[in-house]
Amino acid sequence: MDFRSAEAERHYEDVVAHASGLVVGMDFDGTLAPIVEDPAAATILPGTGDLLVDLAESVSALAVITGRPARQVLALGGLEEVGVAVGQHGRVLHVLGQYGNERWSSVDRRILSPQPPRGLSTFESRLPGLLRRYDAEGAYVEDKGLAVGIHTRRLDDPRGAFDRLLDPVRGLAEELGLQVEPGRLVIEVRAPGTDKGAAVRRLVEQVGAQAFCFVGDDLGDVAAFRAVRDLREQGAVAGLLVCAGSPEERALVDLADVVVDGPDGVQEFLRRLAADTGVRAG
Ligand SMILES: O=P(O)(O)OC[C@H]1O[C@H](O[C@H]2O[C@H](CO)[C@@H](O)[C@H](O)[C@H]2O)[C@H](O)[C@@H](O)[C@@H]1O
Repeated sequence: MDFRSAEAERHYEDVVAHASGLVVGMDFDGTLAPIVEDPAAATILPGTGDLLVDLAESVSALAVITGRPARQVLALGGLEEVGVAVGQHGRVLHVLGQYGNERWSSVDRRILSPQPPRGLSTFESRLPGLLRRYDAEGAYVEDKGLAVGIHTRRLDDPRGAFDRLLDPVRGLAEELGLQVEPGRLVIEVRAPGTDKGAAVRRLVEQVGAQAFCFVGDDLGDVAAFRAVRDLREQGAVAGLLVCAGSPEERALVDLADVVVDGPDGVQEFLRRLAADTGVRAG
């Protein structure tokens, strides 16, 4: 666990000092779940669910804030069960799916989701032709209901295919009023108007958070990092930014207070946070 500066250590102490008003927000893929080739085969790292339940005892709330559909992340993370156990501590687990477009909580236990954006079905019908033109026919297309993910991880040259596709996919998406969200060898096309930063801000307001710790690994988490950093600079919350580092993605490293080694390092961080906030609560 690498604290990037003495100031970062002070931010950690500050969120621990505000444990009773602390919300811990976490990304899923690459943070709670190791990256695998097949998106449908991702699962939360064994042991992480129990750590979340332990941590819930001494903080205000937990949130999984993800690009995944809420229903899918509930299943892949075993999060319904985690939510029940978190509820037994009198705390709440929030799941904000599709970059904040979908909401679930362990209190009301139903998913609130908008209609798919206009333009998405036209995008999907024109996508096979675009993939053929840019020599990426074998890309895996993930239909997320409100969005589409174009995955290049399983192609022969994943990074090359990603780079070839990014501009033309963005061009078509923008023509149809949609937004592009680049990720780890995936280009997502979704509704504009929200991102993980907006999701963090809404949650801070909704639960009256005094502190917010966000743990993420990827480009889609930059907006959440910026939201927490800005709220901290305004004095609205104590804040801590934790990067689940990987050789594949470095976008968050320079923004982070703490860098850990992927989902294993996230477990180590959550264990330490549970211990330090538990001491304070006890
Ligand atoms: O916001 P996140 O929880 O990080 O979700 C972002 C996207 O993650 C998924 O794709 C990534 O993980 C896959 C499984 O490990 C991997 O195969 C892929 O290369 C990664 O980009 C997911 O499939 C997307 O729907 C999420 O939006």
